[in-house]
Amino acid sequence: MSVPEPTAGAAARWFELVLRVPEPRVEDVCDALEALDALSVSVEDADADTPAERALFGEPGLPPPAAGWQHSRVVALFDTEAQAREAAALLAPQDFFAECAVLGVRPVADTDWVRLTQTQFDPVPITPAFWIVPSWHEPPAQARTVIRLDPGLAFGTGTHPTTHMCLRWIATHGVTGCRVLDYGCGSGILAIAAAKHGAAAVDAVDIDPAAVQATEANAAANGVTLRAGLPERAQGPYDVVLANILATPLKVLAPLLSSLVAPGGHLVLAGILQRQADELRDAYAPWLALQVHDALDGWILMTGTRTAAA
Ligand SMILES: C[S@@+](CC[C@H](N)C(=O)[O-])C[C@H]1O[C@@H](n2cnc3c(N)ncnc32)[C@H](O)[C@@H]1O
Repeated sequence: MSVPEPTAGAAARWFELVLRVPEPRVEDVCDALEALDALSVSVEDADADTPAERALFGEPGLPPPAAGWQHSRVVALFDTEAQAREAAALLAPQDFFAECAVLGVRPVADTDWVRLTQTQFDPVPITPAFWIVPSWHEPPAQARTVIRLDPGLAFGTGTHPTTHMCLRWIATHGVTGCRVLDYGCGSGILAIAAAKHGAAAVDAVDIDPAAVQATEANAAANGVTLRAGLPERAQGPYDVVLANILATPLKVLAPLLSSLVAPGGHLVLAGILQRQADELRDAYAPWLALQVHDALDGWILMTGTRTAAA
């Protein structure tokens, strides 16, 4: 089996071995590449952007309909061209490689990943006066309230429509003097926004300990005080409960989230697609009447006020 030559002239830092692998063989091939000292192995849809492409996405919160693509493009990164070609030569005679193909070995130029990442995150305006600004940018002149936040492991930079609508609600509805809970805090962006908009006390909880850590670090970087922890840390009643998760967990959490809202307090839910509005309304009906308050890019924000009797 012949392997095409690398592109001439590129300043190579690593070399990629690119393979086409049918679905039942992906695991064997990936294991073999790792045993052959590949620095990394990635698996992509080999039929992407062709008529044979098939979506693997399920409903939010549910598993995908199939475990893998019909054919995968497996890309293994090696330190040297010799290692990449040797791996191709060793794989070729293996039984499990019979229906696979070597698509090529090609050089990979070094990239300034930090710079590349930074160019993808610009300041995000939530209202004309409220901005989310990465640390490598100066805040715009018109910004009166600013959250400094860099992309990290935890979700929530302000660019996603669900986060954006929650931030817009905080800025326009107001939370001055309120006791606020951010349930599923991720980066802590909503909790920090609430603190910056005058909340009297803010709790932020998440099932992911990395999110709790990120929230604490981001709160400190923004000079705000909040209490972050795992979900059991949430102790109602709160004047405002914000939860940007997804429709399925939001439905499961309906009794808990509703019980955390003080009489007369507000529940603000995001992570809901437009077509899921009725399911959410039904799930929360025993405690409060949810309404669609905002919509952005196919996502909606639903809010409800807890009555004294509920
Ligand atoms: C979409 S992110 C939202 C992050 C941030 N609040 C925002 O608005 O950008 C959802 C977060 O909820 C957390 N989460 C998911 N299910 C949860 C649950 N049952 N209880 C608490 N947190 C949960 C996830 O770990 C994740 O950090």
